[in-house]
Amino acid sequence: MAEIRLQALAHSYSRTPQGPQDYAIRQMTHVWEQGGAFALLGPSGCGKSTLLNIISGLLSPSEGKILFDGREVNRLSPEQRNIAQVFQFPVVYDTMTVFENLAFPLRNQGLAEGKIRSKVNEIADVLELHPVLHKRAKNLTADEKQKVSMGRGLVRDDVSAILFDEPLTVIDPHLKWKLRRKLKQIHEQFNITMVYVTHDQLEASTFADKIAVMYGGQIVQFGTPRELFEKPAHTFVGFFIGSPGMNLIPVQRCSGGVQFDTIKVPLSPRLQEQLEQLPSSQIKIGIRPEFVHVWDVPFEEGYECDVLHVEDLGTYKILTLRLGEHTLKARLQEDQKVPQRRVHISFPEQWLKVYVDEFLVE
Ligand SMILES: Nc1ncnc2c1ncn2[C@@H]1O[C@H](COP(=O)(O)OP(=O)(O)OP(=O)(O)O)[C@@H](O)[C@H]1O
Repeated sequence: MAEIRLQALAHSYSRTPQGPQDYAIRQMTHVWEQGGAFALLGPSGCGKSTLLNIISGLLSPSEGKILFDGREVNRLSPEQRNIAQVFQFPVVYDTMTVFENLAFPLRNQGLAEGKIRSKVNEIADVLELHPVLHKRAKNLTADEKQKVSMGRGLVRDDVSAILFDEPLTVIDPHLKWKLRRKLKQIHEQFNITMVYVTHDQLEASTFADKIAVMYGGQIVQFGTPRELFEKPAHTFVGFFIGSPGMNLIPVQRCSGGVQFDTIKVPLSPRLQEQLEQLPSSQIKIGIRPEFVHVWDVPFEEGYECDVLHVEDLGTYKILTLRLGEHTLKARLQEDQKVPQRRVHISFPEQWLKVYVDEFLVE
């Protein structure tokens, strides 16, 4: 088990990168603490697999260092790094039984048969593989095969970390939830550093204690699911996490705050002061639909909007509103009256975020 530190790490697939656009991984320094359950979450093409392959040793980074427990491992192979990797598609030896598949890494290490049997039984127990333990792997279902792939990583006591690259892609939707819970349980039981790559926010937040959100080759935020929801550090996190995502509106500075169209949004003196110190004119305000206050009567400091659409999602409703020239979403509480045509909203100061060049102004 290890702490994994990426130090000034960057990677370009081009031999002669001309600028940041040529980097799949832009320079980053990041630490995955020992024993944590982490997710690496981001859209297709943001660099997740590249980063995972650099950690495992399948790919050598063009710049920077990878340290396991403080020791540089840049030149070590995946075997020497002792990393177990579980891929999208199960990797099993079809002609071997499940038992033999699980025993394989231990036999390679030269462990005694008695020890191998007890370790394989322990892992088969956790993964509920006993009913198929003596079946040939080629006769298994896709999810059973994927459990065997996971088991091969878990069976060794000496792994530095287990990396999962979208491991539930081939699993039936109704089994995904069960396997995710299983992985979480395994993490709690074995305390191994685990990094789980996915583009699915639900998968990330049910598995991980902390999520690294990746966008354009950068980790734009590393935090708990709650932190990502309540305090997105980057507009992409606001947009990507939550359903629907954060409302983001481009604004200009004005006295006392910011404005868009003819609508003025006051900001606290502290935020105004910080904004003044930032030269960029790329400013956005962001507020999650859950935090927009909705009223059916006018009130001081409220904004009047047109109701464009009401989407009934059973236990709650999502309103699509027009404010000035912009549309935004608001989530109605279960017990709230559904407004007709016009509505009054406000942005509680605690939940109104300001972004400059897409990054949160704190
Ligand atoms: N072998 C390669 N040669 C050149 N460019 C590559 C190579 N592999 C990936 N890339 C590019 O690097 C960037 C990051 O790709 P990567 O596969 O790491 O992203 P990802 O987030 O894992 O995406 P996905 O979820 O689709 O696998 C993309 O622009 C991709 O086109």
